[in-house]
Amino acid sequence: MGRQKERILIVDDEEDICDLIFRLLEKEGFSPIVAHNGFTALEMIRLGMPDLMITDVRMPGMSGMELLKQARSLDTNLPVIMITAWGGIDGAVEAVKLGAFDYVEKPFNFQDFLSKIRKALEDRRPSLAKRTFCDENQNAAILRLQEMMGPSDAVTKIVGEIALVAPSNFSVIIQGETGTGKELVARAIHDASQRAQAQMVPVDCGAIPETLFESELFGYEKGAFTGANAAKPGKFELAAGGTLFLDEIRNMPLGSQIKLLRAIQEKSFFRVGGKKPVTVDVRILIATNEDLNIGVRNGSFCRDLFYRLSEFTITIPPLRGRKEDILHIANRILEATNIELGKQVKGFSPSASDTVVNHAWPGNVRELRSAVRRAVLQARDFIDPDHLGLEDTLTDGCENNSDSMESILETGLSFKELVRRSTTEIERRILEEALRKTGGNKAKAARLLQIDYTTIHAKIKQYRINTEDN
Ligand SMILES: Nc1ncnc2c1ncn2[C@@H]1O[C@H](COP(=O)(O)OP(=O)(O)OP(=O)(O)O)[C@@H](O)[C@H]1O
Repeated sequence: MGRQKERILIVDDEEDICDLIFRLLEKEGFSPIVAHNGFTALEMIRLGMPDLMITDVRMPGMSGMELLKQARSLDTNLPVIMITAWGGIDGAVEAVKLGAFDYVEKPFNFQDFLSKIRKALEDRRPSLAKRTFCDENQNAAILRLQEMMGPSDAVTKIVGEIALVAPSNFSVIIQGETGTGKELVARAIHDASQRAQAQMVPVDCGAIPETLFESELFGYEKGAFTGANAAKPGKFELAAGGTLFLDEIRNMPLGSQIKLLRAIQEKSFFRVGGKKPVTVDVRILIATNEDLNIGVRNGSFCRDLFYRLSEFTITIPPLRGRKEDILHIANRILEATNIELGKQVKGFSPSASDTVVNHAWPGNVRELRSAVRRAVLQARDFIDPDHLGLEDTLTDGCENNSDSMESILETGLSFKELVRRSTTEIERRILEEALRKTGGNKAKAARLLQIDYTTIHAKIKQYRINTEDN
């Protein structure tokens, strides 16, 4: 095992500066993390992520001074280095009085900057020595996830939640639209946990009929039923010491849900045809496209199972709600596809970037991935909007011609999901049109559509439609 990398939090609203310091620190063998505002930084400190913080004094919202005060009250041992504008010595003196370890002036002298960082970390070292191998693993897994999912505050929040919950044995519900990366998040929780050395076993709950549920999950003994020529362990046993990832749990038949609940509660089960109970230590992660509360309310999801599973919930917002991540992910997919296809596509033209950022991505990253891969295949130097082939997908048209149907199928969504998405899209457009007709007056729009005010208000919020008062 090599030297443990110190985690250095860079806080600055200017992305270029963050980028510059990030690259410098990475090159010097540190493990940098970034927050673009004080609130996100405090969240990371609350989770015990950084060993040192570097923050600009001047930032919109929470100033560097305010951040310093609050950070020191959360972690009195956290060394803080302030970045001040050239000649901003008064602020620097005040910062040191407030407990900052030191300050650097812009423009940086990098050697001086690095030696201050190293000195500050010396102070912190005794607490670093206590860190376990597991912390190293955890750090690597969650940083990898942030790099994959993007720089938005929503992703930073998810990463913080993973850091918090991964070391525990809590069951976690991972909720998000199809293609948002729920399996990726589950994988990061597993990799960042003490169970990382054992397996994470995925189970597609919707794909197992109720009659096969027990044998798939709990295994069977030889002769348990016709065709059981040899004993076979189930998914629970395969995940022993590790994690069982139950994907699309909403599609699990009710009868199977009850059997699952019993196994979780009793921490043991019988193989089909088995006489002895099998006890295994398994952590359970769940993915769902829909709020499980809805299933509980309409009786299609077992209430007790829901209570047992919902120890912690992570919600992944859809791509269209975190536009900062879209180009980041698109560029990563572009680079990977370049390597796969032996091409050298340089990037997205300005109009293609606009198209990518403004598309609604109903199939989320899965759809983005298909579009970018298709575009890289066709492009020479830069990707143009035509290469993406997005004109006819669900955002821009639900016309019933064969071309648009072809691109709808390329979203990779199931039939059920496609129908739901199309209905949702039509609903959104009707609302937009009604609001346009009534000059944005929600009460009038509600009357026009013959729905009540609470419903229209909720739908406007759900679809994030811009009206003057929201
Ligand atoms: N940030 C990302 N960068 C690159 N590829 C990604 C990213 N997130 C997800 N993907 C890819 O998108 C596809 C969907 O991801 P994943 O299966 O994790 O989503 P999901 O939310 O579990 O979807 P579903 O609800 O349909 O099961 C996978 O092929 C995955 O590799």
